[in-house]
Amino acid sequence: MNFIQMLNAAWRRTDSMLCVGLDPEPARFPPPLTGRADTILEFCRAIVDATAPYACAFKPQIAYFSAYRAEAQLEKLIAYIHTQYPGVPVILDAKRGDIGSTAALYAREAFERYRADALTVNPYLGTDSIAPYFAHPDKGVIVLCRTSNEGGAEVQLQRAGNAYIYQIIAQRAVKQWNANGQLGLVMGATFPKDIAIVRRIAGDKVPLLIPGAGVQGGEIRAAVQAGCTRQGNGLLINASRAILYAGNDADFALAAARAAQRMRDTIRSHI
Ligand SMILES: O=c1ccn([C@@H]2O[C@H](COP(=O)(O)O)[C@@H](O)[C@H]2O)c(=O)[nH]1
Repeated sequence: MNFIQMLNAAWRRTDSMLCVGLDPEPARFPPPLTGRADTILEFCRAIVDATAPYACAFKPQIAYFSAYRAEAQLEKLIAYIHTQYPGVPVILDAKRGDIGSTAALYAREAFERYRADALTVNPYLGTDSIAPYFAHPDKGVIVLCRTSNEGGAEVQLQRAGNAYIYQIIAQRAVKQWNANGQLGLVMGATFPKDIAIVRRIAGDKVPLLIPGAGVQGGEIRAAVQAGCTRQGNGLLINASRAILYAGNDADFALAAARAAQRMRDTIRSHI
């Protein structure tokens, strides 16, 4: 089963378009977890177990592991999700982008070392820099298109002919890079009008990963109405801090579960 088939099955099975972001920050962990070995893994496993009933996917951000020399814990975490929650896609958020020879190793790192089902990539270096990820036919390649941060506009809203750069990325990704049906696009929840434009460019088969709901202020209602497909799915609406740190004491996992359930229900209510 390839990434897109896995994601479609997960949407159907869970009736959820919530993607739980795994951005562990040890300084924010509740007291029962502080100072223990493998504390990042323990925290993330507790969050995964608590939120799995409400999530269609998980998205670990690699910097939150590598900055703490916790790459081995990231490997174990992804293996844990695959074992305990088979069929739930894991998207490694690493936003890789480099020349082809180096990109080939980034692809091996994501798909062979970490066993991620999909990877976020940066298209700034063009087609030959993106090709090595698409060479893994079962894996998803989720291309940055219109990011959730304000500063993204400095590049993504430059005009080139009749279109903005982010629209050209979407067009090229759909027409040229997606020969094998592996593509997803990152579209910030903070810019719902642009989500609607990209949904029209991409059609209903390309999933949109939507970060920026929750702490960054993106509105779930607007994102769902702009990006939902005619089949009533097509989105991975990500929330990280709003779920991970919904509580800050021994009940943190329960608080995370409640936050995830609320978000899943809010997403559902706007389809
Ligand atoms: O445009 C983008 C692309 C990726 N991200 C990542 O998503 C999460 C958002 O975290 P929150 O706590 O829900 O704000 C984080 O891992 C970012 O690196 C993004 O925010 N925007």
